[in-house]
Amino acid sequence: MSIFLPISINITGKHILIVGGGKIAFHKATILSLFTNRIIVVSPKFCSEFELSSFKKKRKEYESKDLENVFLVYICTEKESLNMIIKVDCENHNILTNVCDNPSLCDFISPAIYKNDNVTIAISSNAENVWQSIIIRDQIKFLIERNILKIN
Ligand SMILES: C[C@@]1(CC(=O)O)C2=NC(=C\c3[nH]c(c(CCC(=O)O)c3CC(=O)O)Cc3[nH]c(c(CC(=O)O)c3CCC(=O)O)/C=C3\N/C(=C\2)[C@@H](CCC(=O)O)[C@]3(C)CC(=O)O)/[C@H]1CCC(=O)O
Ligand SMILES: NC(=O)c1ccc[n+]([C@@H]2O[C@H](COP(=O)([O-])OP(=O)(O)OC[C@H]3O[C@@H](n4cnc5c(N)ncnc54)[C@H](O)[C@@H]3O)[C@@H](O)[C@H]2O)c1
Repeated sequence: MSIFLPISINITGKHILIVGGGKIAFHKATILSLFTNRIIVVSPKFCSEFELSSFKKKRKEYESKDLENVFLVYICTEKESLNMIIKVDCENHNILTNVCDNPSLCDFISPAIYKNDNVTIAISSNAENVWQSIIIRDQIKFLIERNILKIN
């Protein structure tokens, strides 16, 4: 089992690349947009949510030159072998990656997040049980929104 350390990483001024334009990529972009607008999405096809969004889209297949000047990469294509190729490319460029179809290949994973101004609550199951993370986050959100759990 991999072990994931919860840290808050400084992304000021840094670019984040998402490879893939499907529903999972859109979800990752939406969460990221709570924190930064320096998001670039590369994919030959985009789902309707992306088409309607203002995310910066590059309509093409992934190439390793897309990694230039990128700090983090979310690898979100539906092709397992391509995801692996991109992962190795990133490793060669010393770039940390999230590989959406394979937790054991992830350098970092995305927790379930509740964000309110400068307060961020992030729940992780160490990549073992996504639903557990979502259910805990939703209970915390419920308590905060009803002012039962006070965060301010
Ligand atoms: C919390 C959240 C954060 C986020 O993504 O931002 C997140 N997944 C979310 C949603 C979600 N994920 C899945 C479903 C569909 C379930 C279904 O349909 O049954 C839904 C529900 C939905 O989409 O609504 C399935 C799934 N997830 C992973 C795999 C691959 C695998 O396990 O092999 C598969 C199976 C794919 C397949 O087999 O097809 C992997 C990961 N998902 C993680 C995080 C990381 C672990 C976090 C932890 O430590 O707990 C990790 C390891 C890597 C990562 O992605 O970073 C986000 C909450 C959204 C919110 O905010 O509400
Ligand atoms: N991490 C998670 O939370 C989670 C949750 C559910 C599913 N998944 C996994 O995520 C993967 C993607 O799911 P999806 O529903 O978004 O799939 P999808 O098929 O809707 O999207 C895949 C995207 O990858 C793009 N793509 C294909 N080849 C490409 C290339 N050469 N360069 C760039 N982009 C390319 C496609 O055009 C498409 O936009 C699945 O493999 C699934 O197992 C992860």
